[in-house]
Amino acid sequence: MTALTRTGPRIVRTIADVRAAVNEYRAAAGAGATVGLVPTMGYLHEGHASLMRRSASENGLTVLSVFVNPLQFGPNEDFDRYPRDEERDRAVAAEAGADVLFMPSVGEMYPRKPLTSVLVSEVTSRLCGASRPGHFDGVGTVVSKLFNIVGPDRAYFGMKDAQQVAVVTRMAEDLNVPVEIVPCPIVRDPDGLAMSSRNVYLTAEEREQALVLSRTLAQVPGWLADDAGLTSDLLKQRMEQLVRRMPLADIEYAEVLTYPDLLPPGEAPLREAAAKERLLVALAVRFGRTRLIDNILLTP
Ligand SMILES: Nc1ncnc2c1ncn2[C@@H]1O[C@H](COP(=O)(O)OP(=O)(O)OP(=O)(O)O)[C@@H](O)[C@H]1O
Ligand SMILES: CC(C)(CO)[C@@H](O)C(=O)[O-]
Ligand code: BAL
Repeated sequence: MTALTRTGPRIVRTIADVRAAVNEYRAAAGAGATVGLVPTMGYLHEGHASLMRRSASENGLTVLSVFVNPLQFGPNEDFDRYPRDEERDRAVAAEAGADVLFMPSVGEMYPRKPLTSVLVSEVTSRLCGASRPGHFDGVGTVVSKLFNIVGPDRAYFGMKDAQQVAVVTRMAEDLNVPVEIVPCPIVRDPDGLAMSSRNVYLTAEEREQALVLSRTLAQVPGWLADDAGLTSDLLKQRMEQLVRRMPLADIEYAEVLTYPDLLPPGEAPLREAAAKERLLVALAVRFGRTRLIDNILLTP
């Protein structure tokens, strides 16, 4: 599909057309065919581009989906004002090497109110699952639909949404979906802010103060190294203290959990847990109406 990439991705808006594009590629490529899927909600940035580039380097065909999924937004969340820009998405997708750009309407994805939902338990009980009730039911459902529609060999997800990676990986395993979930590193602006479509909502003052997320997380490995007695509770308190120095910051959570099971690491000093298994240190902070998340994964 390199010829398509040179002129930009093929835009498809229906499930039938994306299936036809994938089938056409598989028929032409034969036994060695590999399809990568990059699910997004659009308003693409370098974080999304890194997922597409990775997919393009590992697969013969890369399908990018752009769909703002109403099922994963709560009633008071930003579904209506979520940034949308099709021209920008086409340009980023072309530059990053996507072959097929699937941009369905809400009616195409949900012609009827779905009576079926894909619910992943336990790993959804904390972090964003706790603060956004129903969010991961919407994610599980739409990602399952995308897997069924595209039939990818690999699917690429950013670790900025670390809980989403844990949820989707477990869902695919539990339901025997024949797809490899590929977690990809967080892409940041030069000053450290994790890239996010929602960063566009921030005022200049909020954006400056939002640097507290990445700056706080960057201190965690040093705190662990310097303080043998640092417990999970103490670490959370330290993070909250730093974030609270920003007058516009409203903390939703400051957490440390095992990864990918997302369980509390216990009361013992964190160094013991960190020596044995991966720990996710995660923050969700609101600046005005904008909710930002960031995390680091500590690996033994
Ligand atoms: N900075 C980033 N680095 C790496 N991957 C990212 C980054 N931002 C988003 N992604 C990944 O891109 C995919 C699509 O995410 P999405 O379209 O929701 O973008 P977003 O920028 O996270 O938007 P939002 O502002 O809604 O959180 C997800 O797998 C997400 O983790
Ligand atoms: C995976 C996803 C595209 C499902 O709507 C969304 O949750 C996102 O953008 O991370
Ligand atoms: N990247 C996560 C999608 C959401 O916030 O709904």
